[in-house]
Amino acid sequence: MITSSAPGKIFLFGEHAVVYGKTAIACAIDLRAHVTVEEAPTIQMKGPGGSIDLNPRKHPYIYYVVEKFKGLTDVTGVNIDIHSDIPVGSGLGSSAAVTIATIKALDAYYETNLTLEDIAVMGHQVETEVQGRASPTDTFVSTFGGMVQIPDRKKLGFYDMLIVIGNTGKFSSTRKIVSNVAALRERHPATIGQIMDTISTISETGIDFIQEGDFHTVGELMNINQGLLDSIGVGSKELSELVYASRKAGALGSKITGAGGGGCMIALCEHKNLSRVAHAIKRAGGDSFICRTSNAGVRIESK
Ligand SMILES: Nc1ncnc2c1ncn2[C@@H]1O[C@H](COP(=O)(O)OP(=O)(O)OP(=O)(O)O)[C@@H](O)[C@H]1O
Ligand SMILES: C[C@@](O)(CCO)CC(=O)[O-]
Ligand SMILES: [Mg+2]
Repeated sequence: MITSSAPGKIFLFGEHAVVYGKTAIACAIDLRAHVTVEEAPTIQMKGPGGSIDLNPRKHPYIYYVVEKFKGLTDVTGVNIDIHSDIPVGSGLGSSAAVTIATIKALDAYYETNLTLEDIAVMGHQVETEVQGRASPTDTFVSTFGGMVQIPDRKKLGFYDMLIVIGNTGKFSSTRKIVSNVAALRERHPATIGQIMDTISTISETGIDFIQEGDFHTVGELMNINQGLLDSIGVGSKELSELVYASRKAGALGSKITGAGGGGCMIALCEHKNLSRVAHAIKRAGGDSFICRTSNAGVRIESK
């Protein structure tokens, strides 16, 4: 029996723009997906009512991972059991964490000796196959941990940041929202193109302020990024309510994280304001929890 784990992520800057090759900054967080694999007669997934054979409609990410392994080795029967702390469909990279942790667990199980780079590349291919369009952000950060710059696929190191996550509780499908943005971009190529370029500039400027530890300016840039995310139609009334409540309670900056449409927002906080911001988000109708950025990428937990 082998157990692996991989982290979820937040976007400090640059979601959606990154789908078009623009710069984004993402960080791993201390919420993780855990995957346990063990020998079984067929390739199957553990569920609440027992194990069922792997089904591409029910488990698309795992299905494509297994297809990739079929191209690498003789895939024998295996039972795959997922336990994740990461809320699903809320912008925290649950799909990538599950994908990357499964690749790592199967790599150890089938002894395929994949490098971290191989794992990140395979994870990105899987997300692209399932979602139609995916940037390498979620899979790269889930593999390497810490803070990363995309599309350069550069690990920028680790910066300890305190974040309150506010969850609207509304499920959002990354695939659907990414395709809505693509349609908007087709109708208004010049306008949306300039918005994407400005988001890229925010990310590039933001890197310097993060590295200087100037989190007040980082927060200000997050607020500007939020306005631009709203302008491309990925906001919602619920998300805005949580964003404004967190700012009023003293957050340094707040914005959607991930695809938007529902799902989560993040508020960058100083220690003294953490619980005030978390309470304000709850009063505004969201679920909230405090997390930290994390330097831990994918890893084997036990063998
Ligand atoms: N614990 C889990 N067990 C099985 N599948 C999961 C689990 N968590 C996530 N997934 C898979 O990931 C899908 C959600 O992925 P999606 O990309 O839409 O949202 P996300 O990854 O949570 O957010 P984002 O990509 O915006 O950061 C689920 O429908 C499911 O297929
Ligand atoms: C919306 C998006 O930029 C982030 C989803 O977490 C899509 C992607 O990068 O694949
Ligand atoms: Mg995802």
